[in-house]
Amino acid sequence: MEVVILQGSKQIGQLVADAIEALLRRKPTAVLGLATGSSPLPVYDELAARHQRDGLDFSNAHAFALDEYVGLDHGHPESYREVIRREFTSRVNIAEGNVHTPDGAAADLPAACSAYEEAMRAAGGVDLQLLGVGTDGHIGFNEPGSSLASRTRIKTLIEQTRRDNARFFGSLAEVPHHVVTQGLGTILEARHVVLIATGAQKAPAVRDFVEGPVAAICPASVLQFHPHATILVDEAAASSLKLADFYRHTYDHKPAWQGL
Ligand SMILES: N[C@@H]1[C@@H](O)[C@H](O)[C@@H](COP(=O)(O)O)O[C@@H]1O
Repeated sequence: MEVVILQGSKQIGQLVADAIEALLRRKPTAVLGLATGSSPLPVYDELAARHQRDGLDFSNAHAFALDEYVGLDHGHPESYREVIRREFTSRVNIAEGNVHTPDGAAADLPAACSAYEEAMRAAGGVDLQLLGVGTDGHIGFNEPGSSLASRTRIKTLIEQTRRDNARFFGSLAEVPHHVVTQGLGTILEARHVVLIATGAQKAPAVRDFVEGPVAAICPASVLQFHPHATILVDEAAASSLKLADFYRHTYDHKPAWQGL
C-alpha cells in the first residue's frame, strides 16, 4: 500500500489524472473502474479539462461503475448510472455503450449481478479502479461485515451510510435501503486500485484501514492484500495516521519514473 499525502483535492485530482492519462496513452482500450461520491470529482474535472484542452482520448476506453442503488428507475437523477454520466462520461468522448453500471432495476437481481461480473471479465478486467471510502470504512457499498472474498451482489445499507448519502436526495426517506455492489473480491482483481479520501471526517476510517488489522468490520482494510494500491489523502484525512511522516518521506524520495 502506498500512502500519498497531498495538500488538497486539486493536487490529488491532478496526480490521479496523470496516472489515468499515462494508462490511456499506453493502452487506449483501458478499462476504468469508476466511483461515485464527492471524492473522485476532482479527478473527473481534471480529465474532462484534459479532454477539452489536449484532446485526451477515451474513444476506445471502457468503464465499469462500482455500485448502484436498488429500486431507482434508470433515469433517476441520483441513480449511479446517471451520476456517472453527469459527472464524468458525458464530459469526455467515451462511447456510451462502453460505460457499464450494475442494474439495480433488474427483475432478477442475482442474475444481473452475475452478468455484471461476466461483462467485466469479457472486457479483460479493470486496469485502474477509483475508490472513495465511507466514514464506516466501506468501499463500493461493501458495508462492515462484508465477506473479504465477496463478488457483485445485493447489500443492505447501514443507517450511517444512508444518512451520509441523504444530502443527494430530497430526504432520508428517499435513500434506498438496498444496493448492488461489486464485491471486495471483485475490487481486489483490478490491476491498480486508487483510493481517494479527503476531509477530517474520513480520518478515523483512513487510520483504521491503512494501519489497523485486515478485518471485515473495516472493509477497505482488504486493500492491504492488494499488490498495487495507492491511497491518496489530504492533510485532514491523514491526521490520525501514525506513520504519516514516513509516508511523506517515502513519497518525497520516490524516483520520478516510478509513477503512481
Ligand atoms: N457508494 C459510494 C462510495 O463508493 C463512496 O466512496 C462513498 C463516499 O462518498 P464521498 O466520496 O462523497 O465521501 O459514498 C457512497 O457510499
